[in-house]
Formats: sequence, C-alpha cells, structure tokens
Amino acid sequence: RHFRGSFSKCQGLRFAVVVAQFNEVVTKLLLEGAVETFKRYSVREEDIEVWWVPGCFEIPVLAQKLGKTGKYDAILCIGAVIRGDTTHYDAVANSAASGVLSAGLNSGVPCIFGVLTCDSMDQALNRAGGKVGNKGSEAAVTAIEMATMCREHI
Ligand SMILES: O=c1[nH]c(NC[C@H](O)[C@H](O)[C@H](O)CO)c([N+](=O)[O-])c(=O)[nH]1
Repeated sequence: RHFRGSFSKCQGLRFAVVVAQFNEVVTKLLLEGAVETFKRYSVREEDIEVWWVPGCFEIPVLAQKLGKTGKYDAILCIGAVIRGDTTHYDAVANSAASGVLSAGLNSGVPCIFGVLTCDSMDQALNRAGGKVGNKGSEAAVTAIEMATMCREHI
C-alpha cells in the first residue's frame, strides 16, 4: 500500500509559519509565496498563523514549542541566510537546518525547511519569487503534503 499527501483535502488543516526577520527583504517574499500557495490549496486564512522571530537561529526553538502544542498539522520554517559579509554564515545555516530537523523529530509534527542559504542577495531574491521560483511556495506545498498524509493515515 502507498501513502502520499493529497492537495484536495486541506480544509481544516492548521499551519504555523515561523519566519525570520533577518534579511526581511527576502523572507517577506518567501512568506508571501507560501501564504499564496496555502490559499491556492484552500487553506483558510484563520488556519495560517505567522510567527516572526529575529533570525534563523531562533526558528527551531519556536517551531518545537509550537509543534508540541498539538495545534498544528505542519510548521513551515522560513528564513534567508546570506553569506555576504558575515563570518558566521555556516554556523547560522547549519544550526538552522539541524535545529528545524530536531524540532520536527522532537515534536512529532512535520517541520518544513524553507530556509534559503545563498551566497548573495541576488541569488536569494531569484529564489524568492525571481526567475528561479519561490522557495517559500515550494515549502508550503511540502507542508501540505506532509500534513495531509499524517492527518489521513496516522
Ligand atoms: O536569519 C539570519 N540570521 C542571521 N544571523 C542572526 C541569527 O539568526 C540570530 O538571530 C542571532 O545570532 C542572535 O541569536 C544571519 N547572518 O548572520 O548572516 C543570516 O544571514 N540570516
């Protein structure tokens, strides 16, 4: 027997979006893409909660706390780590990735990694609704797939 997410049964699914303010020029575009995609799949406005954190490093702890409430079917984590002139790019990028993974495993709620890790602002903008697409929108699709599969089959 095979199970996979569906896109027609999103009514009533509840999503939290944890989004970083750091590089907000990029993260707000990712968020817009995600919310627009949720709505396209008929997720109700009141079933989408957006939580703003200072930076990517703060995403995992909130994602885990929200996951443990049992109120959400999936938690979409959105951020942008841009190498630019910062030295702790790797520390932030790696901690965000492992942190979001742990949040999902610890809470048992799918935590989707919608964090861009790019070398430049241009690269990031291209992936936030530019010519390469919108990573926020793609991550929202992943959130829907995971949420519907878990809701229907587990
Ligand atoms: O979300 C980001 N936070 C960043 N740093 C802040 C970090 O997420 C924490 O907010 C901060 O370290 C305080 O905990 C970034 N860089 O430093 O490059 C970055 O590119 N993106």
